[in-house]
Amino acid sequence: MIPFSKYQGTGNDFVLIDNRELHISLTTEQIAFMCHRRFGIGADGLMLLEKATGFDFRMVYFNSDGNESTMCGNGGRCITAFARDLGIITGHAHFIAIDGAHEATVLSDGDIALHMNNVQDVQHFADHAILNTGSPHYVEWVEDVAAVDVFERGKHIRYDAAFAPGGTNVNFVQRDGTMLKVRTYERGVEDETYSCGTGVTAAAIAASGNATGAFSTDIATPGGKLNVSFIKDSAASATGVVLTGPARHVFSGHISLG
Ligand SMILES: N[C@H](CCC[C@H](N)C(=O)O)C(=O)O
Repeated sequence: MIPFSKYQGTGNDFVLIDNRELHISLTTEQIAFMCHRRFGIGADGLMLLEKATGFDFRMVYFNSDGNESTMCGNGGRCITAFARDLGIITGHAHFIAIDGAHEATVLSDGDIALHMNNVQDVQHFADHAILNTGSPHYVEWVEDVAAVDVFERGKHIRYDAAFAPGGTNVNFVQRDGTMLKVRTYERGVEDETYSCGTGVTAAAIAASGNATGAFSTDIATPGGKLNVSFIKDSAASATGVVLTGPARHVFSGHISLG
């Protein structure tokens, strides 16, 4: 039996395993089973929290298809909450993930502010933008995000030859005053998720267009509200990128993989 905890950040949900002493390695099939919403625990992804010299912990992220993937923003907040609940940290985490080192702060209201890596090479086009915020994102501007067939249109772009072989996550973004409304088709989940942390980060940076300076953008997702703040040094680059939002423990338990 393997102990796990379930966390969610604006409805993007994850299985978390404290692997510091367990030292388990899971197969693609085992991870996909644990994430399965009928036969398993049910989640968009799974994370292993591991020891890492010079850091509070290492974050190893897998999508629900069972494959290891790139940075997960909602997951970064959730693993920070997990580390707090395990007593590894109190108010601040310094951890290592696939895209490098991250800092995270537990705020007084329980939300978590996650420092994302700097973003370069933002590509702006008439109806979309392409950028990498720790994971690859396609950001499309739409008039009414509620009317978008996110599954069909997202799948079509995600598998477009232009993004082969790795594919991309796909975000549909509606400007609503100073806010953004975002819905996301996630690579490796192969469906719409309730929110995507690296996705809303991409949407906020893309929405700043060619402007430079300091930005703080509120984003509404089907799973709740997030904030992304950053400094644009040029049309194509951002630093000081911080994704702030909730990270909630849902339940803990044990699962048999036998
Ligand atoms: N599905 C993404 C990784 C997780 C991203 C998302 N859950 C987030 O919060 O950033 C990918 O394979 O690129």
